[in-house]
Amino acid sequence: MESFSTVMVVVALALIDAKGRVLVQQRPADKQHGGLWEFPGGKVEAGESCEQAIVREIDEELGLTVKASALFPISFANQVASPGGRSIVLLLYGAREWSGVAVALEPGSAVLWVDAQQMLALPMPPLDVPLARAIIPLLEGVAKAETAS
Ligand SMILES: Nc1nc2c([nH]c(=O)n2[C@@H]2O[C@H](COP(=O)(O)OP(=O)(O)OP(=O)(O)O)[C@@H](O)[C@H]2O)c(=O)[nH]1
Repeated sequence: MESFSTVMVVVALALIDAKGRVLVQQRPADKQHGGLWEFPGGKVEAGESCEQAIVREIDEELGLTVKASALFPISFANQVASPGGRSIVLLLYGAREWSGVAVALEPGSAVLWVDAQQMLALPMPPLDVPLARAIIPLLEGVAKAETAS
């Protein structure tokens, strides 16, 4: 008998710019985790790969074009389901190359470019918090290289 996973896979993207800043997106007030800042992304739909889901979500939410070949894995975080509920695994990818200028296309959402310290000061949904810590070395590495050049 065929069985299906009860894990919901959610993908998110850390867009890292040449100054060592990352793009974060504020969730609309009327949604779950409303007003909190997260890495843009969303649920992987049936028939999609994780990379395809990111490319689609970044286009839909921010109007940016990112190539699947520019994506690299950073970390993941998961939430174990309550009895009868659905577990979530949030996979964080990174990208340093994209085209376009990010605009918050979803009504009620907003976007912000932040450095590591500014990112840590923002309220985030639970799974995004450990992922934010995981990208600090990436942001600081770029910022140091920028200062040295
Ligand atoms: N980024 C993030 N998402 C989380 C966390 N916990 C959690 O349940 N989620 C859920 O993971 C899903 C992320 O997918 P999404 O971004 O496409 O969801 P959405 O609510 O914006 O859109 P939807 O209208 O398609 O449901 C949401 O249902 C979100 O509430 C978390 O800690 N971080």
